[in-house]
Amino acid sequence: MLVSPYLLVGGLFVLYRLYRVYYNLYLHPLARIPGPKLYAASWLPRLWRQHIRGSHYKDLVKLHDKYGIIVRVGPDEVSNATGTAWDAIGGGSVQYMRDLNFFSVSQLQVEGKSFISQNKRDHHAIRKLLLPAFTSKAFAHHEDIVNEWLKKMCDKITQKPGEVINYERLFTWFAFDVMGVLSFGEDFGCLENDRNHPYLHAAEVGAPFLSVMQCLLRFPITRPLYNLALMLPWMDWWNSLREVSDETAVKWLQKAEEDVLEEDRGDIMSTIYKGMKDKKDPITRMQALDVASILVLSGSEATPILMTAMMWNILSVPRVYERVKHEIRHSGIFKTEADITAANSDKMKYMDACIQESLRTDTPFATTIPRVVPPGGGVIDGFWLPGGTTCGVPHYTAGHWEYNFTDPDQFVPERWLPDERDARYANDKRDAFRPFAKGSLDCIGKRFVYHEVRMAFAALFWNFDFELAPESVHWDKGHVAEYIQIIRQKRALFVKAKPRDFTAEVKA
Ligand code: HEM
Repeated sequence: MLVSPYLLVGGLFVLYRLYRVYYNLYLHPLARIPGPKLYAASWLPRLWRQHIRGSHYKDLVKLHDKYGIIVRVGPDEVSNATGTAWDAIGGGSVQYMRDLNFFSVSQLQVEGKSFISQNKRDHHAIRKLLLPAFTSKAFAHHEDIVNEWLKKMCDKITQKPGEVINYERLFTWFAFDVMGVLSFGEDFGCLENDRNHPYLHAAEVGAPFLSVMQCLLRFPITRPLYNLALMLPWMDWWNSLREVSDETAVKWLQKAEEDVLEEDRGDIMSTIYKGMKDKKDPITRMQALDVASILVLSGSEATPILMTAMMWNILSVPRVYERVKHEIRHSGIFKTEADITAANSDKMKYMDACIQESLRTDTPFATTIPRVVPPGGGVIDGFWLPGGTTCGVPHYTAGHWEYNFTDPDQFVPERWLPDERDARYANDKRDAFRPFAKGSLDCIGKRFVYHEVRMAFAALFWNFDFELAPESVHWDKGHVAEYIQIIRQKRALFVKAKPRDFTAEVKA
């Protein structure tokens, strides 16, 4: 009897898959790493939990609780959750570069000088070029811009005394407009016009599909579908993201080439342009556009997520709200509103603790931003991992695992303040939580984020008294709040503000 060739091929494929499952479970070099058998056998269960159910970030806390400091979460992937893991991944002598399976969907180029280059020298070249734009000194130069947009945000609130306003939109528009001016010297006009810029709209509609695209890229068999998927109508949004940032950057470059820009504008594109004009080792136009694309996306996503969560956290805990108001209004750091400068804002220790604790409770990147063990292998927390293993510390897990933090679900800014923390928080493993990563691939914008958020909250709490609107009292609960594939979804936060009563304070 002749066997149908289809049946034969199908049978061989099934046999091969069964062998792969057996190999993954018992013969793979990661077979010794503890973890659920289902995750070790195949990528599918974990991709299902992460990209379809949106619950992998929470599963990881339970998995680390059960298996310890390292967990095998895929045939070739481990999850880490300690400060020492950060040291190995980000601070060791060997560089763990980014996992391209994760970043290929970003439309950034991989070859040559790029933030996602696998070549350490190429990555370093682009980082070195941009560093001067992100020092504290550079921020001092930029604080007028932040102040101008803060004023616009405060004016918006003043125009609607006692009315319920969606602060998530306000913060998104503020951060995005500021990023536009800092990067390109161009106001995107969201706060001014009370509406989304097309880029923001594209990012918000397109981003949820990113996760699906990452699944397609994960397997050789589904990889060809990626380019087909990019052609689907709903991917237009995602594709247009890159077009909008490219357009803005090209416009800037055109002006620079026609010599119609003012000298020393101090925007980040000026720094990039210097790199393009470097005589010895210039960056290409494509590389410059890549950087511009990263900047716009970074400015529009994580910072407003942090600011919204921080507002909710502060307003939800009366003790914290009073402390924040006291530090801003009565501690002597600011005597008048004009004192709200970057340098003075740096002195707010309690505010910094609120930022750090909000990053911990509501970290914008909830899952791992994965790295790859370099060729030759590496050791993390005493476990040898073969080269090519995907690894990393998931931000949410690092901050919510009880092994690292006592009362992980409670908002306790004092745990970050050595002089004020209760003894129960003394043994928190604070170095396990690195919301901006660690080492030479860490967030280049982190100083900028701290400065911007400190100044924004100082200005807001200097000028207004706030109250959560009833519909946002349980803002932290519900499907949208708890469904996270990679980065938290932005969600509306409704708050009422009334202007601060200076006269009553003087009388009191
Ligand atoms: C709350 C806000 C933010 C958070 C939580 C955040 C977090 C991070 C993290 C975790 C990484 C490291 C990724 C990795 O491990 O591979 C990163 C990288 C990066 N971030 Fe941020 N970020 C924020 C805001 C910003 C802003 C405002 C900018 C730009 C102004 C920015 C620009 C970048 C860039 C360019 C990189 C790549 C750095 C490199 O590869 O050398 N980020 N960010």
